[in-house]
Amino acid sequence: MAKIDGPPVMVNACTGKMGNAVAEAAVRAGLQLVPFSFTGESEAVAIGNIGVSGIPVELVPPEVRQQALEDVRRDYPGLIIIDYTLPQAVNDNASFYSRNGIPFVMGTTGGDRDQLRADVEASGVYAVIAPQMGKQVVAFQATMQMMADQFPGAFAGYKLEVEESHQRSKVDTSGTAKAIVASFRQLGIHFADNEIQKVRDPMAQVDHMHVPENALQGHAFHTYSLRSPDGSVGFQFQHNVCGREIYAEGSVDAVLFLYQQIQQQTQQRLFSMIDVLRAGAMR
Ligand SMILES: NC(=O)C1=CN([C@@H]2O[C@H](COP(=O)(O)OP(=O)(O)OC[C@H]3O[C@@H](n4cnc5c(N)ncnc54)[C@H](OP(=O)(O)O)[C@@H]3O)[C@@H](O)[C@H]2O)C=CC1
Ligand SMILES: O=C(O)C1=N[C@H](C(=O)O)C[C@H](O)C1
Repeated sequence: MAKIDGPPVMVNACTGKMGNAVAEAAVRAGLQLVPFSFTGESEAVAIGNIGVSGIPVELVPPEVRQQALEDVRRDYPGLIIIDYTLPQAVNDNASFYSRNGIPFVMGTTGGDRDQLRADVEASGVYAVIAPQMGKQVVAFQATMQMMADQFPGAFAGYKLEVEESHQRSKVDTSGTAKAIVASFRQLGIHFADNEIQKVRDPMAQVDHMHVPENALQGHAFHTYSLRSPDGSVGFQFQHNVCGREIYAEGSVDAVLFLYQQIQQQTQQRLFSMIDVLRAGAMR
């Protein structure tokens, strides 16, 4: 694959399902993959390195990440980090990248999102933060946000039910579902994030959500059902994704977008994927 005009990319954590998928997508796109990756407490560290598209990537445990980042920054000037770790790491990792002045794309969900944005904004580092990187799902998310901005309260009194099904290993409630629910609240519906129904049982996923068996290890099936107070009017919105490719490709788009913003030294430094989509920067 020919190299393209883009930054070196460090992916944390290549040991994870999304990290691995996005590192492969970065290599496919012709970006230089930094051969180091932060990881958590995993036993994989004992192995030393893992292969991503034939590239040996050295695993870096948390206790040596500062020194490792300094070495990486020296050897890969202009690098951008992509973070797909876990909700318990998201705030600390973002603060760490910000403190070190390294621009980043944060795909990891959960944690304290207001704190996350406030910390990054205060640091002045360039970043894209989004719970959803898939182009078409981002377009749906943006559409719901525009409807809410244009017609606040239009669904007042309606009842909402939200079901989201993901692979059993997913620890948190979908960040995408929470973002969509925020628009429904603006549309007048009383609904708390903890009312979102998480489906993690494979039997229910196949029987009730109609997830193909070969997607049990990687899927995101979301259904939002609305009903009017007297039950006479119903709406249903659904987005069903099998696999992880659309998020991996979207993450590469986010990196290339951020690279452009850095080169142009834009005043705005913190972006969402809706900003990336609006800029026409998603392939
Ligand atoms: N924005 C988007 O479009 C999408 C977002 N996601 C989000 O991405 C995140 C990851 O999902 P997924 O890949 O399925 O999860 P996985 O459990 O497969 O991977 C998570 C990885 O994070 C590593 N990790 C944990 N703590 C740290 C830390 N402190 N520093 C560095 N690495 C760490 C783990 O390594 P170890 O085992 O060593 O702890 C593990 O390899 C989730 O928040 C998910 O919601 C997923 C898909 C799309
Ligand atoms: O963990 C996942 O898999 C996904 N997480 C994101 C979320 O929490 O919304 C995006 C997508 O649903 C896949």
